[in-house]
Amino acid sequence: MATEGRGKTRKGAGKRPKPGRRLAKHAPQSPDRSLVARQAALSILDQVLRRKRMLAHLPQDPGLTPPEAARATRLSLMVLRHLEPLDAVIARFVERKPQPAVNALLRLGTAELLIAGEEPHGVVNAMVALARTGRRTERGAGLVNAVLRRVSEGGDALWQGHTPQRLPGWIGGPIKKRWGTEVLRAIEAAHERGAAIDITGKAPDVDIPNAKRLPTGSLRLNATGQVSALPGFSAGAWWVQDAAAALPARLLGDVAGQTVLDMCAAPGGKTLQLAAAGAQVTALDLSDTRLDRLRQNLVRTGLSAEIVVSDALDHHGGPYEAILLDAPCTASGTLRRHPDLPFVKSWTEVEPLTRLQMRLLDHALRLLAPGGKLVYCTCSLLPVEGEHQVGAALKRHDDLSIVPLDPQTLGGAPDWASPEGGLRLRPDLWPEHGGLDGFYMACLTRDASTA
Ligand SMILES: C[S@@+](CC[C@H](N)C(=O)[O-])C[C@H]1O[C@@H](n2cnc3c(N)ncnc32)[C@H](O)[C@@H]1O
Repeated sequence: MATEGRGKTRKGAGKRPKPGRRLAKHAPQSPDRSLVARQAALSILDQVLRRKRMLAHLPQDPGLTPPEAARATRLSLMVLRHLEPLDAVIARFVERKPQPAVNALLRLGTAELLIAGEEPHGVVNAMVALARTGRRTERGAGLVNAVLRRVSEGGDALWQGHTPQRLPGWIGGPIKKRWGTEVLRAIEAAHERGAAIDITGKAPDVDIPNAKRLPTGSLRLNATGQVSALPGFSAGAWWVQDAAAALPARLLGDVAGQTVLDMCAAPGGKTLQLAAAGAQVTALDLSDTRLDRLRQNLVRTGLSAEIVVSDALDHHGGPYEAILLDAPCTASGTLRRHPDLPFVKSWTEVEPLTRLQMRLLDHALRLLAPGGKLVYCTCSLLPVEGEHQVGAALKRHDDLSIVPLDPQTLGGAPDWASPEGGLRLRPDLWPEHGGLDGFYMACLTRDASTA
């Protein structure tokens, strides 16, 4: 294992390039727009890895154009999604682990060379130019030049057969315990592949050119680009929602005319589904800021819902004919889209979250009309946030039962069925369609005779 230090190339890696071949010779003068997105990507990586901040919570950099901001995000996510395999390549060419700021340049450059397949000359020049502009990296410019040249010479062979980024133990451990090592590795490989953009239509027959219709009804876009520029967005005909996240609302069945509480509603994809299905929705959430996204989407889609800003545990409305509890969770099912999450969150969050999930589930049952349906779901891969919560709730409440679900009636696959009657979705399942986020969902009902 490489040790911390200023960094030194392995024998040969730092050979002085022949005069005239020095790739960084014509390094552009700062400020240079071609370096701006890369500099911003390095800053995002620093915020995530050192300051433990989620990318989604970082403020927009006002100095970036929208395409530059999009590129910075794309580059930083590419590095985070492959951090360990990138470090393994770099370790072949250095004697000691370089200091963090230099290492960040090497990670970004290696990712651009081996994963994005960028033109080597441009990548090496850019990284060396960036190294020269930084106080902490200035002295590492030669190392950056030498290592990245070696990486570009090594090409695809350096990347073939690499081991995908491993999950941290607090996520990987429970997965291995429940489904075994093979499934754990398959999930890690699915995380590496990333995720397409899925769309839910206000009407079931909504269409977008070049989008694929999934058997569950969602549309899947494999192209990248500005989603809001696609036909139907401004008219409010659809919204972005992972195919897995689009299922819980459907488990409530026909909700037209029913009073439905969306108990942890923001930013509101499921509220929009319920409202589009004709329910009288109360959309409640603790976060007014997150509810703003829902307010905007309601205006855009012309749908309506009553919005309540409150702690769900303090809400005493109802009784409701149906309740959707999309409980706060580790979000460990969304790593395909959020590879920054394992570097920011930790096992310390699991216990408080599972306690809150249990309290929210019990409170939801108090607000549910007898005979009503309650869907409990979390975008988590941890059984303690899914199967275990539902199993424990069934033990705590005599009048509660599970409505067994057949995934095939939803367009899903038989292996989504969980033994207790819920649905367990994992990123490694449904490979023929490109996978889906990790999610757990179950439909519960209270005995109609209990008043
Ligand atoms: C998984 S997200 C919900 C996603 C949402 N259902 C959707 O489809 O867009 C969980 C939400 O729970 C909210 N939350 C957390 N604790 C809460 C509480 N005690 N009461 C109400 N909402 C809470 C968070 O603000 C967050 O918006």
